[in-house]
Amino acid sequence: MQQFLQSVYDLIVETSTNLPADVRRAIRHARTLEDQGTRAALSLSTIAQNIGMAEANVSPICQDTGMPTFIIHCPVGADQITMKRQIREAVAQATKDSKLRTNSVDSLTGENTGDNLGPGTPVIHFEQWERNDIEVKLILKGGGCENKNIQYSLPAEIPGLGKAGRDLDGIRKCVMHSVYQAQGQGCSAGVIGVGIGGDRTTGYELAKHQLFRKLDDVNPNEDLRKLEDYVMENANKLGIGTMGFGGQVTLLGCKVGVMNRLPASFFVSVAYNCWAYRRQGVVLDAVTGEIREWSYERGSEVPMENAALDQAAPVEEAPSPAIAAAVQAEAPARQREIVLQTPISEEQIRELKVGDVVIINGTMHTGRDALHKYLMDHDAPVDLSGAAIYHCGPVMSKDQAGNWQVRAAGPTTSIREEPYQGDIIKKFGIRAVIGKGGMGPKTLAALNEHGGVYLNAIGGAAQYYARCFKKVEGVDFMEFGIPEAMWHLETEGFAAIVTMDSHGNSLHADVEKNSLQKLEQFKEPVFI
Ligand SMILES: O=C(O)C[C@H](O)C(=O)O
Ligand code: SF4
Repeated sequence: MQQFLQSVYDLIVETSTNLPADVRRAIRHARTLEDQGTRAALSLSTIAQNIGMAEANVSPICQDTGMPTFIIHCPVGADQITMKRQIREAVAQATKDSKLRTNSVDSLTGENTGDNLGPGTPVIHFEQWERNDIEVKLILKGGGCENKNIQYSLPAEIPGLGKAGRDLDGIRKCVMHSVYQAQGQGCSAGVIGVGIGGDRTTGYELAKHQLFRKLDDVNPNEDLRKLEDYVMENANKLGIGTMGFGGQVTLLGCKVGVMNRLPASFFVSVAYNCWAYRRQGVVLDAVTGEIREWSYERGSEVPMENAALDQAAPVEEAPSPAIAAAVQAEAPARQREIVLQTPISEEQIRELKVGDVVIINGTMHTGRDALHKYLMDHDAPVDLSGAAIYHCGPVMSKDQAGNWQVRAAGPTTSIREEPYQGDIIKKFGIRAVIGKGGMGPKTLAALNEHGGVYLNAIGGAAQYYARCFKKVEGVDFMEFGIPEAMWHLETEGFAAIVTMDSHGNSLHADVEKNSLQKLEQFKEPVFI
């Protein structure tokens, strides 16, 4: 088993940096379904470009490299203790090499262990089998989409869909609702794994295990096959679309499994995975530990370029005109591209409307959960008047000269900062909040009152955005850990779309309202 550690390391790198072929095909297909020029088409083209960049740079597709979860099948007698130790070593090494973000945080103190090792991380499951080789499968599922997992207990009253009983039709309602409630916050278009039955724990586990299925497989259980097909067809009519911008494609896959339950319980558990659907596996020689084959067709076989579609968005060169063209086609009357240099004035902000594209140059500051909580009752270490604050927990490392470099830096889900954001905007005079998934009424009111704007960046596009950060000007609060620290970044050409403006408009509120209306058309029984 000399090669075991190296093989697991290679698996981690592949999973984090190279999206498998079945997922790439689903995203390619999604691109053909969206009308060119819409925000959804533009987002998918950015996503496609990001996938290509991650592969070429051998760098994380998304900065949130998730909870490393390993499922190992091995022959009777295989040394599980050594395998476990080597998996942990491989995780620590991959973290050191910036292939994984430092993602293991003490739940009580908030301290980051810095190497992805700690109580409960990584997750390692062993299972024996009768074959004489070893299979190691890995999924890297990020926190934003994990937060959109949901568990239903039937019977229930489902918002928009009414009564859901303990039958296939009740299950159908839960699954449709699960897609609706995620909106764009789990970086749609997503893939859902559904677990029917079990207890609360095994139900979720079953749901997550469904995410190891191939996107193009066919469920051998006829009822479940029908349910999967139904959900794929109809959830895509909810109009949530990529990143919750509206559009034809909300779901890339739906996989349902079933297990027995207790007479008193009936759980339907849903594991929501973002488009950055990172799972891969290797079959190893049980004697040497060498990789014999990959469990999923590798991404390199399916390039992400699409000549016809890329033409409409020549992002390689200059993302901004492409975005501008895209928005123009959707809302010709309002299309504008505005370049802003930080610090930004109130006048400049008041000019902006939902749908505008903003290109930010100048200094940008990252800040997420720990910083927002801190700023509520402390001063900021730098002047934030007119500032742009970026909800982002980047992957950072030092180059040979000892300077910090941004390795991956997409947005995080902004709604977590809803309790703080409005107060912080007003207290410090912030003008632009950048993140993904949108924010709520309190923030919208503060944007209106103070003169601020919310900009939605494309979730998961961590390589795409990393290249906009030309230099690290400084960092505060390293004690919060790398993702939570406040990074001051010299920025050039950071493009994002205004989805909440200073006049009370919110694209997120509109899409949520419209999709609830659309959900209501699925109230009538289908499986009886
Ligand atoms: O933690 C992050 O960087 C992002 C997170 O996965 C999210 O989707 O909000
Ligand atoms: S930021 Fe989006 S793409 Fe990345 S892990 Fe979170 S949900 Fe997934």
